[in-house]
Amino acid sequence: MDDVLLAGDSKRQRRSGNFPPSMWEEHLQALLANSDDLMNKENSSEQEEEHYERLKEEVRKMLITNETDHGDKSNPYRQKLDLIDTIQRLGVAYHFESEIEAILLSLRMELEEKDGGHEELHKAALLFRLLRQLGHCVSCDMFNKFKDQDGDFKKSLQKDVQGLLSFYEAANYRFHDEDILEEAMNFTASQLLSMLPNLDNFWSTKVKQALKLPIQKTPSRVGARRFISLYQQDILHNTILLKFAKLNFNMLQRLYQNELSIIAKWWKNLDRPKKFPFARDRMIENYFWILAVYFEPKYSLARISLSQVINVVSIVDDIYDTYGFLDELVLFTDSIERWHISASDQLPSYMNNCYLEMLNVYSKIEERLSNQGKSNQISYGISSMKELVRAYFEEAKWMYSKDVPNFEEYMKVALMSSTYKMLPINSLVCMGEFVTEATLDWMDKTPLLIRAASIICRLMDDIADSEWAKERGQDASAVECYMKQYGTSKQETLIELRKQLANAWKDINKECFNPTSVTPMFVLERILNFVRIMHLLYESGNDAYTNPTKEGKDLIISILFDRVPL
Ligand SMILES: CC(C)=CCC/C(C)=C/COP(=O)(O)OP(=O)(O)O
Repeated sequence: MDDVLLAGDSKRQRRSGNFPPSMWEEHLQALLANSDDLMNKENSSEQEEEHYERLKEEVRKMLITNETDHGDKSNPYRQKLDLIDTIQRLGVAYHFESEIEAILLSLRMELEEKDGGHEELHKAALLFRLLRQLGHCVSCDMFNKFKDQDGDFKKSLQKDVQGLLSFYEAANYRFHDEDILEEAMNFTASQLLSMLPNLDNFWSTKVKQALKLPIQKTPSRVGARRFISLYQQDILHNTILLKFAKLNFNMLQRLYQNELSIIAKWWKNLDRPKKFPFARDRMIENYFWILAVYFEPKYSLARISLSQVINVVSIVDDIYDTYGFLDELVLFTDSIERWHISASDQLPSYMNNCYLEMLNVYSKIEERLSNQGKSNQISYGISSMKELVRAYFEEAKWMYSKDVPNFEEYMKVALMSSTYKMLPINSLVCMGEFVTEATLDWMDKTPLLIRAASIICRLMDDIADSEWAKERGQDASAVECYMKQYGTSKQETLIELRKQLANAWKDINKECFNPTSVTPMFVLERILNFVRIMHLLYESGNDAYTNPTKEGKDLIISILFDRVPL
């Protein structure tokens, strides 16, 4: 159908997002040019493969025997904890999950026998964090012994940079009402900051990185890339472990480039410049986003499918937020509700193109799922897409009516439109064989974990976008709605919203605790990963998705394109 006829008024103007262009033209061309080469070439030679496998088995041996040359030899218990931490931070723990789990459980039993935990802060905090990371029950009472009679943290801790840093990382895993960890957060952060001028280069880099981005908030590949460089500077580093981590990083990078070349071909055929020139071109950023959700090789197909989903969602978002007229959006929403090729007839051509792409992406996923006997799961993905566009449509109505709803009314819709229910559900759908319907049912009911993730996504996005979205004609955002309802200044509003963000993180920590058969750790972790990438890209207060920066580009290059020097 013709746009102008539908509009009924040839003069009406479409809004423009004035989005910055893609920063990746060169990389995209190279991926397309090399795609056959990338696909046909083996990842590595047989010899390299053998070397890699040998190193992996040596690392496994280090884990399961008592003898390692990793860290402090006089203290085997601490040595083992440090080894597990290092393996995790180098991004290779996914090879040794069962070994790590078994060791941590035995260390936990030891901790319980010790009644009150360890004397050394680093050891106590590290064990606490490693256990919480895996969802195991461990109480923060073990830190009471680090307080003096006045209830303050002991003076002696003030010189212990390693202990303070470990305590700081552990405190990032705190739940609501864990007062000692709340105090620890402030205490450790301020002590570490004040120590910075007196630390050597190695420790000062370690501390600065942690204060900027604690482990709990770091996506795996970003953490691994940074830690590989840092670990190399550690005079106590284990050469086998370091070599294995570097090879592993580069091997995964090659896999990611293969995946990217498949997505790049799809994206090129989709022909955004002609069919959707109004939409943001963020193919590489979207892949990076999804890579943060799952980096493991076994989720390769899931990564490709979900990257296609997020690219389509991004175009749909731009249709609702900027390009579409309200009467067109009524039709678009209706067609998506009907979810059938016959429902495309009523749409203007640009919407029709988008609609067909959407159906196409989902039918490809369904085809793949049916090979795994999981085709039923596609209905969860589709119904979450419908829920998302219902929310987009509500927001479009607010925009056209210039309505600023009250904060609660706004948040009800904006949590859905954040995409942080839709994308996590789709991330599981795309995982196919690994996920059960019971898990999808659980997520469909919007549990607290999804709510908290959506709060973080929505508030961070709105804080970053508040001025800029206004220029696009969007008045309703969490900041504006809160100010209007409570009569607060912008500064007071931001303080309040940041409190809500901190609370949502505590909900995330609590909900990732105690996994069950319906909500196993690998599922909970996906949602945590969605939150981590949001935090990484939006923490600076800039919407790094809509307005990409050089810093963001360099980060992506370091993960996806630059090999780690061996
Ligand atoms: C498609 C992606 C990357 C989804 C993740 C959510 C997100 C932060 C989108 C940014 O777009 P936006 O600022 O335009 O979002 P909104 O329109 O919801 O405010």
